[in-house]
Amino acid sequence: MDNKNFKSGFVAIIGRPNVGKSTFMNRIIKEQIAITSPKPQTTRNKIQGIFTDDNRQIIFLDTPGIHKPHNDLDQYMDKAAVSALKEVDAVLFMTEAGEKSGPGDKFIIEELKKIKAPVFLILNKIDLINPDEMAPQIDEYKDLMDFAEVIPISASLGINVDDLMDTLTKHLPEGPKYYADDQITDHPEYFIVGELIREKILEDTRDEIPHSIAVVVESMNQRSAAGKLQIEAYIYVERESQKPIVIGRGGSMLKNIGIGSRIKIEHLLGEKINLKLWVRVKKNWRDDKAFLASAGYSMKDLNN
Ligand SMILES: Nc1nc2c(ncn2[C@@H]2O[C@H](COP(=O)(O)OP(=O)(O)OP(=O)(O)O)[C@@H](O)[C@H]2O)c(=O)[nH]1
Repeated sequence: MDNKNFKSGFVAIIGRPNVGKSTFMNRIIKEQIAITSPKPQTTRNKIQGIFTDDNRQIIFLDTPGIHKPHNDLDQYMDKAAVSALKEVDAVLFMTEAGEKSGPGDKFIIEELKKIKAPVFLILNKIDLINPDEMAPQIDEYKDLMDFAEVIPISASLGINVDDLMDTLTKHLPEGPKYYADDQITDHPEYFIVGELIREKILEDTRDEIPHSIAVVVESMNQRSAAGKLQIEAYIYVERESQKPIVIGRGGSMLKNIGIGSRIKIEHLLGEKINLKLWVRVKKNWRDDKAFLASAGYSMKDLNN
């Protein structure tokens, strides 16, 4: 039965790479639906996280951090972020507390000025700074545009996150429940499974490897005789020389990636799995539109 004063709406989370957008989303949704890492540009697609309680349903669009594009994948990521701004009810523009605005922020603010929805300035990671350091930063941002609200938070510690949710709710219209109570994302499970494998690779590798990796889940619908779910995935690298790095000496790196991602996936799915991983070379895949589309980074998806 619909609550008469039920509120609902779509909210985009936008900001430079690494400010903590995915960490915030996972805290709200209380499940890991977006991967996080200390390395910038971890998020590549727009991800919907759905928060529902008795009084409201808020659908969050987590966006890739906007940055200067160097290749087709970068262009896809920027376009995904900007397209998320269309038709939203509010925008959370996330920055790192204590950090000055950079050229990346100015680019985002120019896009934000074009939309009608209220824009919140969110200063994340307040656990890392002295509160006095925030005032000059807030003044600097306020000179760039008008914000409906300015809210300091710590996404990883949960500080002020409930207040942010309550203030956000006040700005949302009364509306329907778009999704079932227990639906937390619109992404298919195989996508999140691929992302969890990629997250484990980001944890274990360095230098150019993290950005050179794409993970494609080939199948996850077979079961072993004992009933265990079989998951098979390809890890794509860009160059022949990267393959031995991901496999490691005697297969040790790939083994660790397998063990670590299996634990994450079992946690997500709530069941035991068998995970098979293969490493493949796909030369310069970040500039290969056909490959990008097959790996889930299709520009066409963003145009509707
Ligand atoms: N100390 C502190 N660290 C945080 C906080 N929120 C996020 N982080 C850390 O900041 C890093 C980046 O977080 P992400 O959530 O991946 O950032 P993102 O904005 O989604 O990054 P992209 O995917 O690159 O756009 C991770 O190491 C997080 O653990 C916070 O409130 N406090």
